[in-house]
Amino acid sequence: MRIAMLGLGSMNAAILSGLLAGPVSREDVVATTRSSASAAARAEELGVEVLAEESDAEANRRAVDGADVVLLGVKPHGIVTLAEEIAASLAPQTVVVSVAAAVDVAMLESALRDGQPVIRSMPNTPLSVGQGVVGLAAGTHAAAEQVATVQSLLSACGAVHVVDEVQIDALTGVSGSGPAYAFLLAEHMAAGGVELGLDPELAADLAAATVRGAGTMLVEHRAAGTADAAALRKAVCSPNGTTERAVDALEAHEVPAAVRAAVAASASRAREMTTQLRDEV
Ligand SMILES: NC(=O)c1ccc[n+]([C@@H]2O[C@H](COP(=O)([O-])OP(=O)(O)OC[C@H]3O[C@@H](n4cnc5c(N)ncnc54)[C@H](O)[C@@H]3O)[C@@H](O)[C@H]2O)c1
Ligand code: PRO
Repeated sequence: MRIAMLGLGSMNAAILSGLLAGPVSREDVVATTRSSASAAARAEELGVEVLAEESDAEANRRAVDGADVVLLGVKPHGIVTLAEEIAASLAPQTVVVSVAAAVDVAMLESALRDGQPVIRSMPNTPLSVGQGVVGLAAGTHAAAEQVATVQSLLSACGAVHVVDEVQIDALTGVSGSGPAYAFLLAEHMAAGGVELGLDPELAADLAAATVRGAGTMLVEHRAAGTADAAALRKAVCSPNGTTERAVDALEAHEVPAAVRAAVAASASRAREMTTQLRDEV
């Protein structure tokens, strides 16, 4: 399968790292970036061909030539222009997958030729280590087998959920933006340890391994149907022990409500961005 990745920034590079550790060969990928410097750096880092728009105005059109799947990975404001730029160079059966927040299927389809298969996705950066999450929403012209092909491709580096497009903003609030919440938690667990006298490196190691271990444990128990997040949390809390006091402190500082507010704020910002992007089109 030939894959073109247009815009090889944080997100597309994370996906590509995950794919290259799995079933995808370097020879089957061509990517693009804006600047020649970032193209050279990404080519060196990932070992794939990377074309730079700065030095080759045809870079994106050349990259999609012969591609089975094209991943659009530029910022939301650049997606429609990029889709319009490559529209005439796409084969009719090439599946165009956008990873952008807020850019809806209607905007993508109207920028491409009539009938072009489109999938709107919402990935997250842990795809880079094979533990990501992706939401996929099929466009009007994406056949079930094309959605299944993209689902199977991305399943090599994470859990892929096919959802209705109306759910994508909520999914963004949970799993698209979610790694940032987990990293923030790890940052402040470590900082709390340092305030109590731990060496900073040790505190960061303890926090990172704890977040990873808790995440792995939660995924495994849910898969086995043996426990959910609340049950695992309660199992750490000995009656009148240390964790109970810690969780009381989290509740006193309204951390549960703050986390829900963060999920809602991400989804709400996605809706706001969609409105702004529609006004621009
Ligand atoms: N970062 C995340 O965690 C994350 C998660 C989910 C979705 N996304 C989505 O991914 C998209 C990219 O975000 P990012 O964080 O990777 O941004 P980024 O700035 O790291 O990457 C954008 C890339 O696009 C390239 N680019 C810009 N214009 C180009 C053009 N015309 N042709 C070729 N390349 C071009 C830039 O050189 C850069 O490499 C956004 O739409 C965002 O909504 C990001
Ligand atoms: N990062 C992108 C943003 O912050 C989309 C979800 C994760 O907009």
